[in-house]
Amino acid sequence: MSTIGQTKRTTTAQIEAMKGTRPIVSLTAYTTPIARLLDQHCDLLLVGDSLGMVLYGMESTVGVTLEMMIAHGQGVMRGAKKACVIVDLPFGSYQESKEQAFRNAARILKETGCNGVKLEGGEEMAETVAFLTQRGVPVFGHVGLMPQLINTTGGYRSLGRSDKEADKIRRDAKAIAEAGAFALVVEGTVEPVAREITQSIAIPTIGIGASAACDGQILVSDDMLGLFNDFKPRFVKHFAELAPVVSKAAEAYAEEVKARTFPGAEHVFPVKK
Ligand SMILES: Nc1nc(=O)c2c([nH]1)NC[C@@H]1CN(c3ccc(C(=O)N[C@@H](CCC(=O)O)C(=O)O)cc3)CN21
Ligand SMILES: CC(C)C(=O)C(=O)O
Ligand SMILES: [Mg+2]
Repeated sequence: MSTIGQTKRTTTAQIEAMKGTRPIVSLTAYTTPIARLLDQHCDLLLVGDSLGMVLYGMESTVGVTLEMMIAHGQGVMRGAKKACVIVDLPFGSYQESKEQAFRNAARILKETGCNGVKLEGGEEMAETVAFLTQRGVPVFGHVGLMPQLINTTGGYRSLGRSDKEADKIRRDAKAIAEAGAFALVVEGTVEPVAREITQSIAIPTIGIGASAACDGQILVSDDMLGLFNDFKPRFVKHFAELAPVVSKAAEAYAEEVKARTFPGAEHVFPVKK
């Protein structure tokens, strides 16, 4: 499937069908202008709950609300016209019951117009994934390192080195795939486990810190743009260094305001038209 000259938005079914064709390109997007730029180059845009840390300075993703996700989902949908857009279900909006998950996923679909939702979890969430997919909600799974579990896991640590950890991730991936998810994020997982999962499940794996063996890749856009520098996990590569660009622009602006060289004559409304 070519994305050049594409007029219709990519569907979750098309993302699913890309397994075995070419690597799936995905990034996070939280706002209209960034979504507009990334839309040209991505198969899928994720409105990730990482926005709590990246945009709002929260210490984890646990405090992110459904209202925040819907507002940013609406912004991204206004900017992206071709990419498949998926919105993260935030912590507390789906874990209580499959009914709660459906109610909140339906709100996201109705209020943003996006293609589907993502939720974190393995075997314990399989029933919920089946409930949603059977009722018209495309689900993007997320296994391995699950940031919403920070309060029980104690930190963001890569997984899959011990047989016990590897077995757990393999069982989680299988359960979510068999429950009907259209694709699966595999986060912070060692390469042999990510490769095995990719080869054994029918849906595409989208890796973040899970090696090139996955069917696609995702990164937080602010990370790969060099704009978010509070921490830099090993899996992050800066494809640009925007932080110094922004800083230098602010510095130049401050100098010109203080020197009264900005605004110049060309920025001032003329008295006579
Ligand atoms: N900006 C941003 N980028 C992300 O990738 C991201 C977020 N925010 N917020 C939600 C979660 C949190 N994530 C994180 C955060 C930190 C590490 C980290 O510091 N990892 C260390 C240790 C890994 C290990 O144990 O081997 C690393 O060096 O990568 C990993 C994932 C991924 N997600
Ligand atoms: C890193 C991706 C997979 C995510 O869940 C997020 O940005 O919230
Ligand atoms: Mg997330």
